[in-house]
Amino acid sequence: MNAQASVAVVVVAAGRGVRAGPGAPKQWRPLAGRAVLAHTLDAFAGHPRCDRIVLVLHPDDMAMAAGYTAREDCRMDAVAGGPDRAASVLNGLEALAEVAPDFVLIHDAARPLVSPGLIDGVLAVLEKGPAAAPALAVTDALWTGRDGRVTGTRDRDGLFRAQTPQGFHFDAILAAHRAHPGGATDDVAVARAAGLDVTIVPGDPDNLKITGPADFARAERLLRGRMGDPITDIRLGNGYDVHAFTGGDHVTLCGVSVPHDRALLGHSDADVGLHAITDAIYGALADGDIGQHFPPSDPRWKGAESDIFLVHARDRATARGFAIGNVDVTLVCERPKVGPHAPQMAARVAELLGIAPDRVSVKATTSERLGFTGREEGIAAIATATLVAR
Ligand SMILES: Nc1ccn([C@@H]2O[C@H](COP(=O)(O)OP(=O)(O)OP(=O)(O)O)[C@@H](O)[C@H]2O)c(=O)n1
Ligand SMILES: C[C@](O)(CO)[C@H](O)COP(=O)(O)O
Repeated sequence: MNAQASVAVVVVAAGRGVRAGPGAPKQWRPLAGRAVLAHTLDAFAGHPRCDRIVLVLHPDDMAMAAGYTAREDCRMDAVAGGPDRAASVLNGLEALAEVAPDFVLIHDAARPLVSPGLIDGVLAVLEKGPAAAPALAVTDALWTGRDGRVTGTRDRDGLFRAQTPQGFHFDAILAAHRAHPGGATDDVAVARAAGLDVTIVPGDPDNLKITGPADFARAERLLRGRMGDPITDIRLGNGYDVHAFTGGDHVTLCGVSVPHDRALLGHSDADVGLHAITDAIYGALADGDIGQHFPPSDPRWKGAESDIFLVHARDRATARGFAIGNVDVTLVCERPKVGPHAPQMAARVAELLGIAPDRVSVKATTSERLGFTGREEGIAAIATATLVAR
């Protein structure tokens, strides 16, 4: 083949993105202000070697095709996909059968960070051989596990994490897909089943496949960095809570038991400080509030330690790709005196959140004997939390 070989691209975007969680399928969700799919298509349409693109969409999404295919920099056609990735790829290849380009690159719509250099690397190998695909050598230790426990180890030597675009001589991969029984995870598996020799090209760690909910924040950070946009995704939330006094001999504030001549009344342990911090984190995530996640009507939370609410909010932030930047809580009461216990409270909150103690501030104020806190009818707490995309 010479340098003028024609190149077509099949972008598969017909999946439903179940692992990405509720909402629109991942290729349609926003990333740095545009759909994931728009970034992916731009990467190929803007590459000087790509002559045409076939976009494979779910049959239910075909009405959206026009918004993406009508462009001047590259010819693009849309076709409907099949029930699994391999079936979608085959539909894309069949749409190119008449054109029969020399090379075809097959790429996941869910990998919007594919770089021109990676495309170049795959194409360079296709000048010499029938198939090339990017991959990263496994560098972490590998374990097997069950029920949260390690059950064994595996040798990582010779193992790779496969990426796309996977590139092929078009006639060879079309024949291979037509002959394959179906169900292959990727096109390298199809090519190898047909006896094609596949060369490994160095992959790109940034060329992640958006798969779970946390991948959006990571992809957005990488994309914005690449666009020279210094804005980090920082979320700010606030939380406010009040609990009334009742008879008793201690109160629990920010996870610390403080002797007092009253107790706080509540369905759980009535830790007004942890409740406010928990709500601040939910607020930063735009993820409802403590009452939605732990309804007071649910007997499971009767007398519960509020630690579990805070840990739940922390885990929701982590799952969405955010680290907790800092929290600041102010307890409003005349008594008990909070100051002597504040360092211990901050240490406990930091421990529960898994962050450094200097990222947690616990303060207190009186309300100058005004209002319900001034009359010692209860304690109020107000909290702020920041979340930073990782
Ligand atoms: N029937 C299918 C299934 C997947 N894909 C595409 O194949 C790529 C990689 O697949 P994956 O990450 O598994 O996507 P989904 O199938 O959408 O995800 P999930 O398995 O979480 O539902 C995605 O761009 C996806 O749109 C496709 O075109 N047709
Ligand atoms: C093709 C692929 O992107 C290679 O890593 C991947 O196999 C497709 O997605 P899945 O997560 O295996 O369904």
